[in-house]
Amino acid sequence: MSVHKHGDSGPGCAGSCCLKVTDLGVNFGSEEVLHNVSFHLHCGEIVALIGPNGAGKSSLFRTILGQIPHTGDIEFQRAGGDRTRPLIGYVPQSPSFDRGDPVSVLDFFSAAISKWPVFLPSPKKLRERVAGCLARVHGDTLIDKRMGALSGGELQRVLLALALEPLPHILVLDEPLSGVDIDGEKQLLDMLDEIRTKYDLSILLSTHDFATLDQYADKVLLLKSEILKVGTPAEVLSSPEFQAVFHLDLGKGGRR
Ligand SMILES: Nc1ncnc2c1ncn2[C@@H]1O[C@H](COP(=O)(O)OP(=O)(O)OP(=O)(O)O)[C@@H](O)[C@H]1O
Repeated sequence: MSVHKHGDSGPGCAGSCCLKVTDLGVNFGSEEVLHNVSFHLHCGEIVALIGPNGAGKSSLFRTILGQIPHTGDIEFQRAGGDRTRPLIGYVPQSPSFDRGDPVSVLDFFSAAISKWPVFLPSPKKLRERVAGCLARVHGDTLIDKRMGALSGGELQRVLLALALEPLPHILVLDEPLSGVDIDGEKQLLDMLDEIRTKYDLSILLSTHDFATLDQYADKVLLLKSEILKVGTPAEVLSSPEFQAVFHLDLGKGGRR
């Protein structure tokens, strides 16, 4: 697929850089978790980050979010050369909710986007605002569902709607496909494609699901403390670096 898509409603950037990471390094105590990490994320692009457990994917996201001290540079560039920090929407690795939890999607959302106490009925305007946010992800019907009763795909949709309020410049999703069934996965991937096109935002996500990369990712970064390979899904998945990291014996032809 690998097409650079720009929508009508975003500022447009003529392909200029949105996020530029250069020579990034992160240590936790004496453990060097990331080193020499450099890559670019352009407007309207979906970049997938892959790597084994403990490769540093979540740490890289949290560093970009400004939560972890680092060496090297993280630069942002917005339309017109604006270098102020952009809004970053973040969908964390799926939190779990107690199946019996009485908190509804409306309660959860209201508490996150306003100071309205969860134990009071939401006023009409707040309900309308939440409904509008859920509509962005075609999740209008979820508003009165209990958080604990959502399927994996529905929960991801609610978290995605939350990350899109207010509309960010960059959307970061940590393993959005984990815990989502095949139908939910297809819906979520279609939605991400729709969102990046409609709102012209850049998407950076991590995944362990390699089979679907080709359907949505413009670029794939293979990470194991450092970036081992960058390219299209096909380039990365057929690379010796990928095979070595995931201990694949793919024979002479390099095919699975
Ligand atoms: N707050 C922290 N303090 C100390 N070490 C940490 C901290 N967060 C992560 N680490 C360590 O950093 C390394 C990278 O972890 P990270 O969660 O970034 O990997 P990951 O690629 O996201 O893994 P997974 O695919 O399993 O989610 C691991 O060795 C982990 O134990």
